[in-house]
Amino acid sequence: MGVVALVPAAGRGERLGYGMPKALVPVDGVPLLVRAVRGLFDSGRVRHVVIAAPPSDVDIVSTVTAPLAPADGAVHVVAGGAERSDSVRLALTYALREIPDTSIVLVHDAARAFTPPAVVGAVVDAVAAGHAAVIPVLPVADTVKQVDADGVVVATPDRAALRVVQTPQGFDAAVLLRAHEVAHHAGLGATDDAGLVERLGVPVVTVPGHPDAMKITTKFDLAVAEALLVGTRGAP
Ligand SMILES: Nc1ccn([C@@H]2O[C@H](COP(=O)(O)OP(=O)(O)OP(=O)(O)O)[C@@H](O)[C@H]2O)c(=O)n1
Ligand SMILES: C[C@](O)(CO)[C@H](O)COP(=O)(O)O
Repeated sequence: MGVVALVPAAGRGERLGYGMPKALVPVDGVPLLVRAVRGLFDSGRVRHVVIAAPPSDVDIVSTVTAPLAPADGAVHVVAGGAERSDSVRLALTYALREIPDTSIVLVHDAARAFTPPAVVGAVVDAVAAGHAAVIPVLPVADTVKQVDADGVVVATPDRAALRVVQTPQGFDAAVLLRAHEVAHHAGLGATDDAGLVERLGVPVVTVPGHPDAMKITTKFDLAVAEALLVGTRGAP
């Protein structure tokens, strides 16, 4: 059972506004991407990681992440694409071509840098148990409204049936490839890989996520991540 993690990390981080690709933004001196890749390897379930890097940063990303791999694995770096789905497709194509026995594929945002390794393990276990698509989720804490184009409320969904979606998302490799191929040929982009698999009619199952797997999108999120780190090691 070959588990390969794809890490889309080629985003510009415009909402964060740090002046560099978000994956390279340091938290306590360690880039988000390094933290995300370390978490994947720390799960003990991943041997190979394929990073889709900002095209101009492939060399620096390779240098910084190569030492993170275990002795029996490796970090591979490819140039990412214009949209997240392009980056995932490029990394997936590379993995299936270059890494033997790739049967289970995880897709994990570099921006979810603090995901506990136990969440990675739970996703891998569920795919290995026979589920073709697995996503970590959290319950919704707030009331959610559906609104029309004018912002007028049209419905109040039952939040007991709603979940917030995280990564890593885990897939049977052949199913994920088919989902991306179909979407690409149809000209469909999507930021959520499980959404592409849903379009194939393949069931997507859930496992518990974790609050620490939050996606760092804004300055507020970065401040929360920094506070989390201080909480982990104790305030000075
Ligand atoms: N063309 C892209 C766009 C996004 N991503 C990656 O997809 C993940 C989720 O994207 P998001 O958090 O929205 O990151 P950005 O696209 O960088 O954010 P922004 O929209 O603020 O620029 C990130 O790890 C990001 O690097 C990617 O690999 N390739
Ligand atoms: C995959 C994802 O992280 C699940 O929550 C999310 O869909 C990424 O979306 P974004 O628009 O690229 O932030």
